[in-house]
Amino acid sequence: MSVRSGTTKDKGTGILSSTSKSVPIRLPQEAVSEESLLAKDTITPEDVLRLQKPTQNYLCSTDANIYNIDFTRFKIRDLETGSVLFEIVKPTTEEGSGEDTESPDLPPEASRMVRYHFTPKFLKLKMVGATVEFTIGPKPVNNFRMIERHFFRNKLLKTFDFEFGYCIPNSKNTCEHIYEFPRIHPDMAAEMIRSPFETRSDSFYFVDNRLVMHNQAEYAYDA
Ligand SMILES: CCCCCCCCCCCCCC(=O)O
Repeated sequence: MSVRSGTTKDKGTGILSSTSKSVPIRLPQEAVSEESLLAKDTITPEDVLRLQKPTQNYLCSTDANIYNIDFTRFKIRDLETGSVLFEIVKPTTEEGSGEDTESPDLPPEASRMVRYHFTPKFLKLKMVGATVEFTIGPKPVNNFRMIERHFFRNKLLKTFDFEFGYCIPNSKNTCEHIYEFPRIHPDMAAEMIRSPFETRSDSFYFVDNRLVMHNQAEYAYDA
């Protein structure tokens, strides 16, 4: 099982936590194919910003996460009402089998894809906060950044770019990312509601401008 990502710095405890808004993005002009990126040794933020559609494959292997970044909690709330729309917490070792809590029956790939069921009203929201908690291993993590791209079919709805910055070795980190929704035309919203899981996102995680994790998500507005 995996949950998804983010930073305020409390230097006394080594625990990081914060609220961050996506930074404005200038998209590079020239398109790039997923296939050409798969042939590269190192994938950068500029590379993924040139993709014109959601990915079919993961652009890095799970082994690329050499920092042992592990998402342990993820919550989405509507910032207007405060209501929680989704929440998942990774069980601790004590709550689990007593062994490693990753299921032995599931390949590591299984934790890289999530399917969300939201209500149709989700598409009318203006801003949601996504609180993410993650731990990292013994290596310091510099310039940690997530670029997340949301598409309906092959149309880009919005790109979000969140900077986590530096994370202390062996730290637990918490951050709420603020997602400002794009304007979605009512006709398109209706089509999205009629088309479960054709709205998709790619979450690309970078350390020092190198791709270290890639997760995908699909959305249905049928709850
Ligand atoms: C329809 C466009 C909406 C864009 C904002 C969506 C906010 C959803 C935040 C959740 C993203 C989770 C991604 C993931 O689990 O990999």
